[in-house]
Amino acid sequence: MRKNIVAGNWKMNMTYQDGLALVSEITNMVADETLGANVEVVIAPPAPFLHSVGKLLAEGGKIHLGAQNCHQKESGAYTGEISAKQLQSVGVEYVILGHSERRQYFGEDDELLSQKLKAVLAAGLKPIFCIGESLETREADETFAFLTTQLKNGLFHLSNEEFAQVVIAYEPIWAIGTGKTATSQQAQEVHAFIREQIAGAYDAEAALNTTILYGGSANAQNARELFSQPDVDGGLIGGASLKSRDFTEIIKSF
Ligand SMILES: O=C[C@H](O)COP(=O)(O)O
Repeated sequence: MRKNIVAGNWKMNMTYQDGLALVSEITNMVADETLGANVEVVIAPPAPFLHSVGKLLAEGGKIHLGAQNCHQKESGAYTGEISAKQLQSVGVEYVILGHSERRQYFGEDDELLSQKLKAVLAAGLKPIFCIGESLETREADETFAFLTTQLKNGLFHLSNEEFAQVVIAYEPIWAIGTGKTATSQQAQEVHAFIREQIAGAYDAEAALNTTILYGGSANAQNARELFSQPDVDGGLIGGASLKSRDFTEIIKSF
């Protein structure tokens, strides 16, 4: 049975001090809650905070540590970069890959992302692989063709065993950080489509077992409606993961 996941992607926000305070608030709030059945919570802070945040999360025991990126090589002369093995060594379990911001601002393409995916999986980590169309693509009525290509080039080269470790995040670019959320019907339509594509590329069981998250201006007000859709298995949360009360409300939305 697939997991429900709420993952907070802090992006390049917070100082170290503010970040640790936020994690303490969230762990305290979550400690008092009985999380919904089969719900996993992930926090992906900026890389310099990973070790300390991981220690705090380990004390609470309910929230898992995620990273926002990693390099495709195992080690070597790559100044400023961080390998999957290094992430694993500080307690990281999930790595966000293919985020539209990395595709757009850092030129990450399918070829590079496939190398990063392999590196993450080889280190025993779970990728949260992001896909999503621009407003232009949606308005041209090319969303499904675009997503099919992203899935095929980005993910479907993985073996069945590798693919079983992957979480997919559908993030329509036009909804990221804009306050413009996809309607629950739009999200459901795309998530069901993604599941169909997985069934075609692998099999029905793989499709049923894959967690597919929605991302893009999800918040404490709309999470319940989004998560109630049959093919929406949680969220990749940006802005609203920076406020303890909002993030906790989202976690409780299942
Ligand atoms: O990784 C998170 C997504 O890009 C969503 O960001 P947002 O919730 O601020 O729109």
